[in-house]
Amino acid sequence: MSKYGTSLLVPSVHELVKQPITKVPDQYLHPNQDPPDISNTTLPQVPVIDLSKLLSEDVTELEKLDDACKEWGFFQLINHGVNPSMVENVKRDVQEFLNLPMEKKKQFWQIPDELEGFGQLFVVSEDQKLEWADMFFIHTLPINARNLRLFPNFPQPLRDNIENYSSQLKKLCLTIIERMAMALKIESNELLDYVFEDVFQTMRWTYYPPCPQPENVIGINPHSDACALTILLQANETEGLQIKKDGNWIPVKPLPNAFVINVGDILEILTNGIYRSIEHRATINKEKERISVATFHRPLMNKVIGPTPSLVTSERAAVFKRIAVEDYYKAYFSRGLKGKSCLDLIRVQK
Ligand SMILES: O=C(O)CCC(=O)C(=O)O
Ligand SMILES: [Fe+2]
Repeated sequence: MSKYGTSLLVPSVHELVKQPITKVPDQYLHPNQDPPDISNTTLPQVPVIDLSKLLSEDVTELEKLDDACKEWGFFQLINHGVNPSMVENVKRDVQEFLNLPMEKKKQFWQIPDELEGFGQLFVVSEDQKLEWADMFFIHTLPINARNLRLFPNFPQPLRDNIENYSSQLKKLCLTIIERMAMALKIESNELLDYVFEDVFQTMRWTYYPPCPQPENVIGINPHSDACALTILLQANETEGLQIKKDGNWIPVKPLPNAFVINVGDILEILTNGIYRSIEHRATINKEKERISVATFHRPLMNKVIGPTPSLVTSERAAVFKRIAVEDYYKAYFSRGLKGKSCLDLIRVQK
């Protein structure tokens, strides 16, 4: 397995909030954040796409998908076909895992130079401001990419449920990408076979503790995802995800039994900038914890990606240069999370 990044080890925020705190430690203070847009009560909401309609070749729904990927880079997916009781089990088991006593969690903590495990990602310097969250990061597919220090040591129900969830989400990801190719009027092979003959899947389970000064901390810094497609499951009731749309931060209100899906940088590259990855962030609640389960899908590291030929035309020149997935990830993980700036590194200068 190639190594594509490291992150400095940091203490647990979950442990920090076990003692009552009135003042946030300096290292977690992020003053001067853009507040969300609350000026307008009729804020547009992330589009809702019905997968069962897409699968029955509903043309209007396909246009909605196309529009969502162009204008929003985000949508909620309903009637997605993933077994609801299995999803409930994943929510329950992940919550339990993130709430294990520290003594147990230590066994799953990051070790130097490894991204997988409990901790934070994108910590690239000792004096950098930290996020108000503990996350657990793990490679889930292909099976030979699983970390033998972590995966086999999961409590048994979690291991079985994640195994099942991971394979169902891979299938769902391929179905969505196939429908995106239809919406783009290109051969599905252009996105699927070439890039996705073997998907690399990772998961990030994040525990966002409450904070007495939520406006001065951040759960995840503004970023776009490096991968091709993210499938996000909100594991409890607390909201916190916000996406940047036309310069405003818009809160996403997850629907019950829906997934929040977003386009990542790699899909933006492959579609020659037609489908867009969108900047998003996670905010913190004053009283309530929040838990999310993000599943990322990308091509294998040795693939070279670039705008797919049929989307490069005389009217629309290539917007991005070609790059090996591995080089993109190395750049992404070494820069710290900074909006969409990593894509600019490979943008063709006009
Ligand atoms: O927790 C969330 O809602 C967002 C997580 C996220 O953006 C990520 O893991 O990339
Ligand atoms: Fe993200």
